[in-house]
Amino acid sequence: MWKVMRRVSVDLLESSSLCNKQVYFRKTKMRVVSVTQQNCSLRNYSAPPGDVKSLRSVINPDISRIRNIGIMAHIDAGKTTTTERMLYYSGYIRTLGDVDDGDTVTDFMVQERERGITIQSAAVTFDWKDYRINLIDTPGHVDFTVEVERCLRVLDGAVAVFDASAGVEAQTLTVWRQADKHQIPRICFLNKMDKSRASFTYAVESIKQKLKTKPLLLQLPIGEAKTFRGLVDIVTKEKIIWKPTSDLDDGKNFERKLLLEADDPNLFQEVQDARNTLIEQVADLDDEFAELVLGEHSENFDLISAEKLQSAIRRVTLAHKAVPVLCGSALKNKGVQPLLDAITMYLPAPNERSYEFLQWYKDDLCALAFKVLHDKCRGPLVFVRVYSGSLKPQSAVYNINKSCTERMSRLLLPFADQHIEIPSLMPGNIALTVGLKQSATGDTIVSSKASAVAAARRAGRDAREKKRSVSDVDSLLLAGVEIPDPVFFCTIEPPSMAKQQDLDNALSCLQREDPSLKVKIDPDTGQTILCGMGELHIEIIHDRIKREYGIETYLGPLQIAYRETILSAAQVTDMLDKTVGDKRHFVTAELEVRPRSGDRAVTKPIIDYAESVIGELPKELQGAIENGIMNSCIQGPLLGFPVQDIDVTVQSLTVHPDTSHTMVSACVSRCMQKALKKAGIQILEPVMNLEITVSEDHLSAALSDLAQRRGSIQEIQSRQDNRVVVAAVPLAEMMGYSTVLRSLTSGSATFTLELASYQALNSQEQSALLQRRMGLV
Ligand SMILES: Nc1nc2c(ncn2[C@@H]2O[C@H](COP(=O)(O)OP(=O)(O)OP(=O)(O)O)[C@@H](O)[C@H]2O)c(=O)[nH]1
Repeated sequence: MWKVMRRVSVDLLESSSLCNKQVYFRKTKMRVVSVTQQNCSLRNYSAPPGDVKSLRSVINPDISRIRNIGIMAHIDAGKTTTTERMLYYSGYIRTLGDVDDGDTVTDFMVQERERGITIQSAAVTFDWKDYRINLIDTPGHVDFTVEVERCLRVLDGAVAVFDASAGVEAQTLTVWRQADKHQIPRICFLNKMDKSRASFTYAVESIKQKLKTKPLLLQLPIGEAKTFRGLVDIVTKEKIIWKPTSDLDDGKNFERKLLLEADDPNLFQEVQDARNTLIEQVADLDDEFAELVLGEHSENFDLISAEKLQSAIRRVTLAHKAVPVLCGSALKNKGVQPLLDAITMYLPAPNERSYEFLQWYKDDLCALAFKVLHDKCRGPLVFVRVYSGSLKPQSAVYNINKSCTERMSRLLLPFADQHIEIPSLMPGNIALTVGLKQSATGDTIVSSKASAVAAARRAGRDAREKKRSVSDVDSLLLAGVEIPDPVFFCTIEPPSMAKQQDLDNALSCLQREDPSLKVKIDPDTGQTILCGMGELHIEIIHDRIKREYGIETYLGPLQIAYRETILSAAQVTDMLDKTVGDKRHFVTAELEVRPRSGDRAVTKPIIDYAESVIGELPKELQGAIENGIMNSCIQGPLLGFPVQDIDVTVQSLTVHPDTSHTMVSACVSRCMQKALKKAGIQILEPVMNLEITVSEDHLSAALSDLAQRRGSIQEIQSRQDNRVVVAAVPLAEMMGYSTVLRSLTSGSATFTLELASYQALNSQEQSALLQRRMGLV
């Protein structure tokens, strides 16, 4: 059945203009995979929790034994395959799933299984050698970066997976930066060591150069590419060789024994040198270890015990001074068990991370809602991480962001698409809650309003002592997720007017799950507009509406989300004089707008007031003025795109005492529109960073195509036998690029796109765009 479904989807995709290179790439592989009936019958996703081997997960473990870990990487590096092996070796699944067969545990959405890509992050809980691991498999595709970001916030550590034949790729850099932002200690796993161009040395070098970090080599591979068969653990000097049993090569059977000089003198010397280098590196970064090395063991590093070295590696990893590097091949079932050991050994427990806000809550509940799933039967399921106190089913909690009390009915432990009911959730742990109707991604949840007030008081006192100006509420909120603005939009129509309400409901559920999806109504046509992070993002939403909500919708052509800005300064006065009933509403406003320059785009107008105005301005009136200014910037005067990079000064304002705030907003808004028009509008277009990995044979074809797309090539790098072209290209020129690149390079090239900046169109391009939008060409 999978085979049939997949073939149908392949055909659909091939005829779709929204196709994405990566989708094609994986589809081609899907074709050659033979999906047997056996695969379908072996995995049963709708099975009751009996499929879950261990129920130890029901008990709350000691906090020092919890690891909240994310798996992150460039698309296709092997995150899902690695996660699947972890689940298998930990005993949570009895058969190995395969991304190419569409039957992995964490890629459980239909679209993920069909396409072989991760779309939603999946939280899985399992135990490994007395440690509880809450693991989140995150998407690698750039369209789902927000999904990665919101998960990173609740992680204590991460495994960065690399394709050992490619080293650091474009999206690796993005997720690495995200992890830096959240100060998450990491381990690197060089996967795909079995691939023909795999190179341990190359991959390590690229980590050093591109990620500007200090890799600590904890393993050396035995063999590379086809000959890859095991590892040497440099810390313990043990050789680990995987041995298939006669009927099964699932990687469970491996031998770990001390490497002796007699076994392999060359390898022995290599390991000896690598261990000495590791010891020197760690001693340079950790004073306690340096003392040990320089003192009693300075003559003979062999005497330094594995335990002492491991503790020191742990300290430098937690202090972000260096990153342990391991290697293996998830697909060939090698290297994953030592990776699991390294996760428990080198990544932090929740209580080893420092969070300033915890002191304000004392032992009271403080939790963060970090992801919402919409379950048709149970309603919204909210993933939460508890930082302090505990959560219990059938209890009321207070949402600080929404200022409301909500009742939680049940607590569930997530096991991909299966859930196990639990009686409580303790600090450091992650679970799903049922019953929270208001809470959304990024909300802070505490036990009661009184507890929030008490914590705010403590936070305020602390801020005063440290002479910081933080508002009480802001300091209590755990940082929100930054959602970048969408770059694509299109209209979406239900099959009939009768289905409009169903479509609205479906979209509001999907929006709660996915904050990067924006939905708005076109003020002129009344049509519903979908705004997304990329072609694939919109395609997936369209598909989900059909499959999960049973609504066959029609998408309009995909359009680019441009921006508008002003060319010069302008000053305008406007007046509103209206009598409604027996009240006269009278306002005069004078506004000045100026273009703002700077490296970073500022999407909201920066507002200030002339001294004569600000002196006696009540707070509510100020709110009404700013509302009016903001509203007119949401839809610019030329094409209705948001206006960015402007400064606004309210030069003067007269308001009759009876005037309502709505009338003030209306007058200011109209005045603002006039000012923007007078200042002259410039359209800005999204320009993307494009990275194409292409073989030497197809390089010139790819380059000449780029030249026709207004692309500017910034760099051409070598990556093993391939070339990597780094370029900046306007998004408008990239429609259907996957299809073109595929035919130019016989399907051998891959590419990634990421928003870089918004740049001004020249006057010719701008007038051509205006004509197109007005339907004149
Ligand atoms: N040769 C080889 N292929 C691998 C290995 N691990 C994964 N793959 C293959 O690489 C492709 C991508 O694997 P995934 O596990 O889906 O990668 P991912 O990083 O989860 O992908 P996204 O979630 O879509 O970003 C699949 O075809 C896997 O079979 C490996 O160790 N060796």
